[in-house]
Amino acid sequence: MTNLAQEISFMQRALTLSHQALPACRPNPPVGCVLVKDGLIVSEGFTQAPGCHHAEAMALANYDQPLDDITAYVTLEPCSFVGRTPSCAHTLVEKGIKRVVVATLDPDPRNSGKGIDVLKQAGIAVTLGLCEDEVAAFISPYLLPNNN
Ligand SMILES: Nc1c(N[C@@H]2O[C@H](COP(=O)(O)O)[C@@H](O)[C@H]2O)[nH]c(=O)[nH]c1=O
Repeated sequence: MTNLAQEISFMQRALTLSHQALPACRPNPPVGCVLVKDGLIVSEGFTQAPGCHHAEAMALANYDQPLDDITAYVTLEPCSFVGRTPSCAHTLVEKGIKRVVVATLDPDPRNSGKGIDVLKQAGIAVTLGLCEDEVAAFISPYLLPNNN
């Protein structure tokens, strides 16, 4: 069982990873993600250059085991739409992830809660708002519609 202190440490690791996304990820926001199994981080990712992996996609690319016992901690709501890259929310659903913990919503009008809805409608457990203030303090300047 994962306790709150562990959950916070996983999100803080995702936040630390997200710093590595800059500056190559621009104009995309810098996002970090860790995959956790049985209380241990088994894979990590952060946003790559435009057209390349989002944070979740990088973490998934580095982990080839089933996801039915995996919790993903991601600093930004997974994207619900196909942009330059596939939808992370739909990919997490298709791969059968058990649970997704998100720090903050993505105000991009193409997303804006839809990523959370995609996960929930697929029956995936979603927790929103873990470490939100800390993550928002870093990522907010890079989020649409503020960054265009
Ligand atoms: N960087 C990032 C997200 N960024 C979201 O994706 C949008 C860009 O999509 P695309 O054109 O496909 O690269 C960007 O405006 C923002 O809404 N989403 C995520 O799930 N994970 C990530 O690591």
